[in-house]
Amino acid sequence: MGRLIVIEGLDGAGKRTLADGLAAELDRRDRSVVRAAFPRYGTDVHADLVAEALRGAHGDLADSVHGMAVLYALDRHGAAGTVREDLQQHDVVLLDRYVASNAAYGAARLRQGADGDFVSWVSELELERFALPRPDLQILLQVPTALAAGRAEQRERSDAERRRDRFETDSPLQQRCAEVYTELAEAGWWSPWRVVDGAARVDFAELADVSLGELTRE
Ligand SMILES: Nc1ncnc2c1ncn2[C@@H]1O[C@H](COP(=O)(O)OP(=O)(O)OP(=O)(O)O)[C@@H](O)[C@H]1O
Ligand SMILES: Cc1cn([C@H]2C[C@H](O)[C@@H](COP(=O)(O)O)O2)c(=O)[nH]c1=O
Repeated sequence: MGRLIVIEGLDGAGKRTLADGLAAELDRRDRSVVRAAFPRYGTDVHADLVAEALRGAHGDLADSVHGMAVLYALDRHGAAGTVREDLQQHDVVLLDRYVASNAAYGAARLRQGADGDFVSWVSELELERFALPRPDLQILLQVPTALAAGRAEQRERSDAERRRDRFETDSPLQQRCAEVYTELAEAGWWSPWRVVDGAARVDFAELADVSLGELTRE
């Protein structure tokens, strides 16, 4: 049985870049890694609806915190079978965003904390009702909000396809979201967490050890 490793963090934090580095280190150790990112744009209709709503389509859909969260959750519900199969066949399944993104962004939008009603609702929907595979480790890539925003802007400048959406341009939302993520990690919500300082050099050897369960948390 493979290990399910999730990378979480703000928009522009550098999650995909971190996933590249971790996957390269695992590959160097001859571990088979399969990767996915949520939302699954271009693959799942719920993910595409989310992307369209965040850019102003579908009337007031994006205003509904629970409505958007259900779409994100249905995308994962549709992927759960594949994740389970991949866990049978690979050493590591590495995900860029998963259920905690729903918990953190939704709670932040509603100005709640990790102990609030919204996170409980996400737990009931995605952990209990959908019974999504539980991560072995959730990695929180923690960066100052301004740095994440700067990285997202830099990427927007270099990639016209990656225009920032409604959440990405909302700095107060990102700040509240960072706080909820920290609370989720401190509470060990749903799995063990590892907090990685994204403003510093990342020790990929150590992160691979932790991901493989060969080193326990500090
Ligand atoms: N450690 C780093 N140092 C400097 N720049 C970085 C670092 N990590 C990522 N970047 C740059 O920041 C930008 C955003 O990185 P990346 O796409 O990995 O973020 P992300 O968290 O996956 O973003 P999103 O969730 O919005 O898709 C990219 O231009 C990337 O090259
Ligand atoms: C998976 C997921 C994502 N979100 C939020 C986080 C981002 O602001 C956007 C889109 O994600 P991307 O990484 O920028 O493509 O959606 C969310 O609120 N809930 C989720 O489950």
